[in-house]
Amino acid sequence: MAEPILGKDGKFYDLTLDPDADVNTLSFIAKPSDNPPKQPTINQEASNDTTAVHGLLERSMMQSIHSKAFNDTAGDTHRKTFDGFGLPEPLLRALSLLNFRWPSRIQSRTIPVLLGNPPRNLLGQSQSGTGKTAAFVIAMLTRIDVTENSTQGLVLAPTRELARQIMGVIQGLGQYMDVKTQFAIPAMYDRGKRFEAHIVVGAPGTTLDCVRRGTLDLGRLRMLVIDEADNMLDLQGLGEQCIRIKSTIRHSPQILLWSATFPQRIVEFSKRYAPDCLTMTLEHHELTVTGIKQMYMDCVDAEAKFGVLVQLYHVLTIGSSIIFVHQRHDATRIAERMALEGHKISVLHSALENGGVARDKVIDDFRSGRTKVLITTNVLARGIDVSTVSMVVNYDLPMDKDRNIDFPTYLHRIGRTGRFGRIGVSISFVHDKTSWAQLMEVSEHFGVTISKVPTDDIEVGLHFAHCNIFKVKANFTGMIGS
Ligand SMILES: Nc1ncnc2c1ncn2[C@@H]1O[C@H](COP(=O)(O)OP(=O)(O)OP(=O)(O)O)[C@@H](O)[C@H]1O
Repeated sequence: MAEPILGKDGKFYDLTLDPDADVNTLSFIAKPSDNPPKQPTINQEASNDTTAVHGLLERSMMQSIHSKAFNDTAGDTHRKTFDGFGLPEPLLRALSLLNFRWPSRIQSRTIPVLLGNPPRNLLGQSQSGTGKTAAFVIAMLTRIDVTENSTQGLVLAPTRELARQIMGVIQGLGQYMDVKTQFAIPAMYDRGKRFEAHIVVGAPGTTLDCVRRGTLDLGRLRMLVIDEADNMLDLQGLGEQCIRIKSTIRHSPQILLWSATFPQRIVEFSKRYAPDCLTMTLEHHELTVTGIKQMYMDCVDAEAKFGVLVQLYHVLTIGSSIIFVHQRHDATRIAERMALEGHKISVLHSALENGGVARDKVIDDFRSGRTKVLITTNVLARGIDVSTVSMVVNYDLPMDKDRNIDFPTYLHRIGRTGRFGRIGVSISFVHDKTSWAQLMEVSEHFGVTISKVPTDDIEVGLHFAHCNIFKVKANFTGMIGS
């Protein structure tokens, strides 16, 4: 059961999912709580502020949604606040400053386990946007000794954007500690210089290069984290690099592998990479985030997808949106055509000129809201956390190398919206029998309904898509304290 939440009237309510609601609509029933907390979780002034109440509702919604979605082999040690974990005071201060009041379920379950002695390896899985990054960053910051001048924490991530984002979390949570951090990603480190940081965040290739050159010494490493581990250990190149990095370490640091998806074949390999690891995994049907309303649009043919995107543009800019395509040149071409229609879309893919600098600018502009619609490839499918993203468009469905639908990537892509209990919409374009059948496979695979936005009357369809979202919010506002 989720934490009781405070209504506008100052009373506490328990929220449960409404079993009679349409499956496509998130609807909750609020009952006066039988077990209200002794201390109000927000003060009275804040409780009258609808933003604060919405924040609580969203958090509570996330907890309701995820409360059952966990297959935990490590015991059920649910903690109410971060205070109970025995974290260092500077870290608690940073959590408070960042307004991290309650740990998410994955955080509650993993942080105590990760801080136990002797250190245990872990394979941790939870739905997209549920706070896995903070879970491992909190554990890493607690484990390192800042009085010791050595690299004690290493985080490996598959993309530059994700590495930069993780570094932001480390620096945010470590802001009251004397922790030194450094990147091992292209154009973000000095090739000939020795690393002196306590924590290094790197791309596998660059990190391996630094270790081989002797500039990065992992001899005192305490914790190795592989984020998006199923992707990292699966891809030929990255997988091999991760293995090589580990093989250069003579001792046994604590190894943590994280992802929202862990296909079975990767689980087996992962367990060899992180021996005797505790596993916290999800079942198939638990993988989707209920706050993301999944929809599709039926386009007459492949070319018609562009026209539909043009009509969709004004909805894409209500919040922020990410459009996914299969190929880099399609991203560029679509953005250019949209510009001719008078619509601004920024492009991010791995072949952008000027390498990292251009990519950094695109993602930073998008994060800050200076740009609102971004077209990209799978390079941004995983991990990227921009809370304002309210819509994800699968212009092309994600395919694996055998041209079959790529289920994990579908899940990661749509997970760029609906972060940490927020609500979002994903729209997948289908344009022929094959793409239709593939989307049905997705629906069956994850056990979700993907409903149709009519393209014959697109305005009605979009209204429907967005109204459903607003309806959820309206339901909340109406229920609480009414
Ligand atoms: N305890 C917390 N309280 C409030 N916000 C939190 C808390 N933990 C994490 N968040 C926020 O939730 C968002 C999602 O977190 P994060 O990016 O770590 O999710 P994730 O599980 O790693 O997702 P993905 O699987 O997509 O990589 C971030 O904006 C983060 O700041």
